[in-house]
Amino acid sequence: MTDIEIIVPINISGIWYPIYDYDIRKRGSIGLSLVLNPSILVIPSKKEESKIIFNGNEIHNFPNLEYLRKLGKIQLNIKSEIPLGFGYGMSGAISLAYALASHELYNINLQEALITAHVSEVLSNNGLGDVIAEYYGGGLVYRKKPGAPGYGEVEKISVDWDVICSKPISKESTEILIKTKNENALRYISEFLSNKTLKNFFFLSRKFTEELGFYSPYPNSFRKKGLILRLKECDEGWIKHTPAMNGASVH
Ligand SMILES: Nc1ncnc2c1ncn2[C@@H]1O[C@H](COP(=O)(O)OP(=O)(O)OP(=O)(O)O)[C@@H](O)[C@H]1O
Ligand SMILES: CC(C)(CO)[C@@H](O)C(=O)[O-]
Repeated sequence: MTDIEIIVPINISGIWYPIYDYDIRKRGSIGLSLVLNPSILVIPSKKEESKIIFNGNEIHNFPNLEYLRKLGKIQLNIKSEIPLGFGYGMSGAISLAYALASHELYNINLQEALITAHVSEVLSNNGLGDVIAEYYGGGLVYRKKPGAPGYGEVEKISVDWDVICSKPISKESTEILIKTKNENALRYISEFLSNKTLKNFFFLSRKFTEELGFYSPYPNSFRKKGLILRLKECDEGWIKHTPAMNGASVH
C-alpha cells in the first residue's frame, strides 16, 4: 500500500459527436457533458500483477487493462458510490486513475500515461471523451476538440448550478454510442452555445439522446445509455451530484 490517494470525477455526456482520426491520440468526440461528484476514490499500489478491485471485488474482463498494464503493474483499490457500465464514464475514470498512478508509482511520463488512458478507452470501445473531461473537469464541459489530454481541448462553461440527480437503470455496452453518429449533434452544440444554461443543456441532451432511442419518463431529464439524469428533482434512492470543478487530483 502507498499513501497516495487519487480522486477522479465521473463524466456524463449529453451530446456527443464521434470524430475519427488516423492518429488514435486525436480520435475521440466533441460534445457537451457534466463532470460530477461523487468521484471515485482510488488507492494504488505496485503489485506482481495489474488488478482492478472495485468496492472490494476484482473486476475481471476490463478490456482497457490490456493497454493500461503497459504503464506498469499496478493494483487499484477503488471505492465508488457509482456503478460500472451504466454510462457514468466509469471506465474512463478507472483508466485515468491508472495513468495517474503510473506517474506517481513508476515515474511514467504524465503525458504518455494520459494518452494511454485515452487510447485504452478508444480501442476498447468504452469511451471517446471521458478521460479528457475527467482530467480537466469540471461542471459543464464543452469538448471542442477531440482527443487525449494534450491533443483535445475542453472548455469549462460557467452556469448557475441546480440540483442534479441520477438513477442507474440498466447495464449496457458503450459500443453503440460510439459507432452511431447523429449529425444533429453539431447543431445542438451550437444551440447550447448561444444559450448556456443547465436547463438548455438538459433540453438539448434529451432531444439528442431520444434521437438515439433513449427515453426518460421524467421532465427536465434525459437518458444516457443505462442511466437517467434529472434536473431539479431528487427522489429517494437517487444519486445526488455536485459539479467537480477541478477534475482529477492526486493527494
Ligand atoms: N461487473 C461489471 N460490470 C460492468 N462492467 C464490467 C464489469 N466487469 C467488467 N466490466 C467491463 O467494464 C467496462 C465498463 O465500461 P463501460 O464503458 O460499459 O461503462 P461506463 O464507463 O460506466 O459507461 P460509459 O463509458 O458509457 O459512460 C466494460 O468493458 C465491461 O465489459
Ligand atoms: C461515447 C461516450 C458518450 C461514452 O460515454 C463518451 O465517451 C463521449 O461523450 O465521448
